[in-house]
Amino acid sequence: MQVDLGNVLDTASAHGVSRETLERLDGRVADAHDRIEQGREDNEHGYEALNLPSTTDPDAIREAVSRFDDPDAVITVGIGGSALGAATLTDALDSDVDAYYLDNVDPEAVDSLLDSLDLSQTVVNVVSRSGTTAETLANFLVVREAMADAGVDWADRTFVTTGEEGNLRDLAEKHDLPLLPVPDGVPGRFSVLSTVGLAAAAICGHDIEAILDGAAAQEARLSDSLFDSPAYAYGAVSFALAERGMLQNAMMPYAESLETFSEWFAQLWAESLGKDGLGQTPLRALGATDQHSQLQLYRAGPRDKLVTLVRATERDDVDIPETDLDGLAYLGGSSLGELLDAEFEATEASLVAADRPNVRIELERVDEYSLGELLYAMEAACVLYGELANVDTFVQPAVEWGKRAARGLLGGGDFEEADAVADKERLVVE
Ligand SMILES: O=P(O)(O)OC[C@H]1O[C@](O)(CO)[C@@H](O)[C@@H]1O
Repeated sequence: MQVDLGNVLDTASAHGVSRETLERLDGRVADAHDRIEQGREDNEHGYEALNLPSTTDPDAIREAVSRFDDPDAVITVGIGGSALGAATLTDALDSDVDAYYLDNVDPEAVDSLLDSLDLSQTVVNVVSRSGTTAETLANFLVVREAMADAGVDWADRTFVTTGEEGNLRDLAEKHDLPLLPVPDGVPGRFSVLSTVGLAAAAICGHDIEAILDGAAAQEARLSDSLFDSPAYAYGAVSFALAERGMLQNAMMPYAESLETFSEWFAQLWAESLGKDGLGQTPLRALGATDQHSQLQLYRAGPRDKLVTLVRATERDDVDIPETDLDGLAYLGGSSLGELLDAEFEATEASLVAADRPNVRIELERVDEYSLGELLYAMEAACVLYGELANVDTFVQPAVEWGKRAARGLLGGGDFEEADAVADKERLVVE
């Protein structure tokens, strides 16, 4: 994996940063690295996530899922970091096992999925670090009833990944379900390289050891200089550009297999860095598709965006047949991969031509090792950015207000937030 910062330099883009700026910032990166390493050494909450390449036990994960022999499908019931990491992995990699995610409480979507599956051949993976998340528990109860209605013994087809205590752990212990622990000091958005992200990948037959090896490779690159660590290079440049007004970051992979990765990145970046009025808003984009959509805004809208372009340098390809169609002959004899690469490079150059800074991240190919590299590097980049921005990276207090309001509306307790909902201002136009 490599990170190319060329297009964020002021020699490329008038709104970029100078090498001198990066060299000055490198001193702060060294201090941040020392803080991060101390946090890792002391297994401090959050920093512990950066130890997962060595603390995650792939054998324990395989053991926990070993009873589920050759399922047709696996449904992960979880939300946020309890689903997005696993989804990033299983959506990026081919498998004979279909992986589905119930990470929302849209009744039509839940009903449609459950109706479509043979639940006797489906494994259910219920994931919640807290064990109290309403959406996850509600969906689990619905799935459990659907299995009962289908004559399936749900306890035979279900395993649980959860924290040290809570409703889910109680349920698993009551019904003697396979139980995987969520590592205590790892927030959900940083948990992909733990039981939370890897169990579904293991059920789908993916090489979870290779994922951890790739992550370990990026762990080994963490250093006291952004010029020696792809992860820190990305985190430092994202921070430096945000300080200069680039308060949005469009994550734009040129691979359909990485579309869910952008969603995972959005939670990691937003929930970690959106604190004290600060942060950099992650935008989900996809190349080449969004060249015919959001690129107009990225090139000609407000000068408030960093664009992050990600591609694999190796991929399976598809030839474009020769054609005598007027104006299209130039495509014939080429390939879709060559077209995708040309569009990737053209988009980079078009952004620079409009003085819009952009970073290139290149993986060798979209496989387990490279995914491990990318995921670990983005986590480390996020932790570094949080140190430089001096925010509390590993908490998310702002999400709690809405949870209390929703719970109050459903009669789950007496919460003043629910009263505020009743007092909504109205100006209805029909
Ligand atoms: O794993 P849990 O505890 O169900 O939490 C799910 C998600 O909800 C959040 O806690 C936010 O509400 C995320 O940080 C987390 O990934």
